[in-house]
Amino acid sequence: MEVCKAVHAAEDMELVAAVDKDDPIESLTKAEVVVDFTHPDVVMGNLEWCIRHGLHTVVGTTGFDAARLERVRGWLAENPGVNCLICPNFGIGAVLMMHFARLAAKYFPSVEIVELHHPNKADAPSGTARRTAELIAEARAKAGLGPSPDATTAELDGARGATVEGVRVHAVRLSGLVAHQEVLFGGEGETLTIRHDTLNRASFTPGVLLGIRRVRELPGLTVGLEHLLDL
Ligand SMILES: NC(=O)C1=CN([C@@H]2O[C@H](COP(=O)(O)OP(=O)(O)OC[C@H]3O[C@@H](n4cnc5c(N)ncnc54)[C@H](OP(=O)(O)O)[C@@H]3O)[C@@H](O)[C@H]2O)C=CC1
Ligand SMILES: O=C(O)C1=N[C@H](C(=O)O)C[C@H](O)C1
Repeated sequence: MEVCKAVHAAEDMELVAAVDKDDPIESLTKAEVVVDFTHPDVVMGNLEWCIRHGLHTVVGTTGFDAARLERVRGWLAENPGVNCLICPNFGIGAVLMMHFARLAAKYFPSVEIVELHHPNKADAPSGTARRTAELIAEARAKAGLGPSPDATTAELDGARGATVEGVRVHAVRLSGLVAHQEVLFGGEGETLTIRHDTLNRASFTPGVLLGIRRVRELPGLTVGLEHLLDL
């Protein structure tokens, strides 16, 4: 809804179709770029359909892992000239939070992520938390860091969160929240916390509009809005 409003208000764009769950997907063929904010259970079907119909896609829907991304790459390879931009988070502040976390990662032996969202969210951990963990894990591996120190030998199921690429991720679902994340780093006698708060859904729209404007020039699959920012 926020995306439709933003596209409608943008002077250089025309909203040619808005497809909800039970609407015919065929009306999307009128578009040059399709934006998907739906559900992790249906996004793959939507993407395959769009790519096979020659439509560029800008994707906010989460739930992507390496296997899903590989399938998208496969469809794109079969349809050269069609591009897809998948962004776990379109908020500029969130992209910066991930960037700063990646930069900090090599300096701290300990790291954990806490993501907090509204209770209507389908997937846990969030796409942003997954991506942050992947970026941190990459930086730690490059710096030769092993696992974060942790002496836990007895635990209730889930008490230490999920492990994404070796990084512990804790997911909170709470009424009143929108989307928030803290990346906690720990070292000798100090900690560093990087926190981002999404206060409303309009915050995602500048990033989505940027993606729509630029996806045509990004060949194949691009993951992350950071590729469009001069970081
Ligand atoms: N990358 C980013 O910056 C952001 C990503 N997200 C992600 O986007 C996804 C959607 O989140 P959110 O907008 O909060 O969810 P909402 O439930 O508010 O909106 C999703 C919409 O998609 C509709 N829908 C479901 N299935 C289909 C389908 N097959 N075809 C067309 N429409 C469909 C839903 O209809 P109905 O209500 O009838 O089920 C609903 O209107 C999630 O994965 C979320 O994590 C969210 C915000 C920012
Ligand atoms: O479901 C949401 O609301 C959000 N989903 C994305 C995610 O899973 O990271 C982005 C943002 O956190 C809002």
